Amino acid sequence: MEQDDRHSEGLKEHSENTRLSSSTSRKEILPSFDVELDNDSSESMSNSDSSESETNNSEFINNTDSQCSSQSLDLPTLEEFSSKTRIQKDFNVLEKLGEGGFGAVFKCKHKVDNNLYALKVIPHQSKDQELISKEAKVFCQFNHPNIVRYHNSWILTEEDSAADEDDDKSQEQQDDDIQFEEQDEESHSTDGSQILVIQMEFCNITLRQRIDNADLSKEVKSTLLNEILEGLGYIHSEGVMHRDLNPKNIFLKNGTIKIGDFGSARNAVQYEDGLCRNMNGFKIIEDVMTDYIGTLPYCAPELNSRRYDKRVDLYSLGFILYELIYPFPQNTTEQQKEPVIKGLRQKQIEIPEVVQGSSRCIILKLLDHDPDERMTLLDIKQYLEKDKSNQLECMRKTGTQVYEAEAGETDSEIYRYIKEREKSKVESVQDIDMNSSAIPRRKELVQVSMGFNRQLDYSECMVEQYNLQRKLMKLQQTNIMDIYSSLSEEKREEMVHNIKHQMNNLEQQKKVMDTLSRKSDTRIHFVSSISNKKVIHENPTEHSTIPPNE
Ligand SMILES: Nc1ncnc2c1ncn2[C@@H]1O[C@H](COP(=O)(O)OP(=O)(O)OP(=O)(O)O)[C@@H](O)[C@H]1O
Repeated sequence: MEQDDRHSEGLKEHSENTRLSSSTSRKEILPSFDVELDNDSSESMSNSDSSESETNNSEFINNTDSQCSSQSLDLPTLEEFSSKTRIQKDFNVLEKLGEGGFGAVFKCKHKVDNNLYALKVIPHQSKDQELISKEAKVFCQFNHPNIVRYHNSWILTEEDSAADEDDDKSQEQQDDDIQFEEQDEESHSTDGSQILVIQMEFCNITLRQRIDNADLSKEVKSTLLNEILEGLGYIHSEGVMHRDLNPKNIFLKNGTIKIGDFGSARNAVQYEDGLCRNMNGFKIIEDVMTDYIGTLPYCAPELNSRRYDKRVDLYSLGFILYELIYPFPQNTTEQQKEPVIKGLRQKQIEIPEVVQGSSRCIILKLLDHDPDERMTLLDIKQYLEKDKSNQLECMRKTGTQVYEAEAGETDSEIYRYIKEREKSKVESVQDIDMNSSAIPRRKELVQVSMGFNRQLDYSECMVEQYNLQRKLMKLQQTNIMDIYSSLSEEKREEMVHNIKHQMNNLEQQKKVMDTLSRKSDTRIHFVSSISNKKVIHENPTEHSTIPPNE
């Protein structure tokens, strides 16, 4: 219910969306853009000169408040759509989710399987079946967890409706026939209009709503990004470019990313000669390349020229990534956003200082005006992987930062900490509990923190364990009383248990550490022993020796 409300909220926002659509329908849909585009369209649309693109970009930015209007489309209302016999037969139409540049979407419940579906209704004032069903044709070829699931599509023709209506009318209703048919003629006028219905998976929320309404953790952001990369990688691998990738066309269902809205998507494979051809590799799909399409500010600058390819989606991804990682604070006005967006769309990108690290590098590379300079999806994945392993390497080199950061904490707290940091890698205690003792031991924790289940060789483990042990003991020596007294009863219990546990292993550890300490000429200190919840600081001297195991 809450999700539905949020959806409706999103729909309100949606009407403020600024969208550029195909050249053929642009006039009907976006009259406000015609002035801008007509001024320079004939030249700039055929010219890929980057300075020109830049000029146009600035103009687009100035027009980000322009509103999209779908008034010229003959879109059915909730009542009209639910009264279609063909729809009634299978669905309960629950809600009109919204209208876009090309059609309307209804939330429906299937009468047989009881599942929720989104039915997209795309009217067309044309008899060109090919044109009408382009979206469905692209959409139906996909099968991926991060793509909105396509289920079915069909065309409602005037004849279908009329026939359906005839079938359904009872004798008593016949008197009203004239009025009913007149109404139908009004909504589906005489020029051969048809309605394509696409039945697809219903998603609860858009990425736009998710970014705007929730303070997302680093882990969630990273998961969302990975899923977007997966979904987009799949679309491209199918030889399709989306061309209108933006947070309103990316949905979430039960927390999983689903890329949707393939109304602008086209088959396009870039060949070595740089030209885009259809899937068979024969015909240059010029109609595709001349379409001007996309949503500001996500559309790539080269969309303003006649030559572009799937890398336009990477530009959009750059913007999405920026918003995902550095969302505008909730009450930011459009006016406040404008200079930031404008800066990001410049040829010499102006990126806010707050954007740092790997995300800065990726965003800058994706927003590059030269598609050849843009990172590919593979580049991004490899970069992120490398970044991660660099961090791990750094962690290892500096002597297990995990422990240092949480110095003095109990094992289970360290374990929680590691789990928090590396949620995506460590699923459960079992994942790190390599000796199946049901207790996350230091050796195992070290392994997890350093290599995520990579089995370290034994001596490596021992050295790490020794280092940690030394650190811990040093800490115990100086802080144990403070730490102990600051803990809750429950935590003290845990601490006692952990130290006892360590002591139980001490005999075995002693041997290793003795060997190692002889090597490094370092002596190991043992300073505290604990019994009956009491910390007794037995020998606070610097050079105490390890007592035998209790
Ligand atoms: N599979 C879906 N599940 C839930 N809601 C959806 C789904 N597909 C679309 N919607 C919602 O339906 C509304 C209309 O979508 P539609 O795709 O027709 O237009 P749009 O994306 O708003 O605009 P345009 O397609 O012109 O960019 C949007 O609010 C969208 O969030």
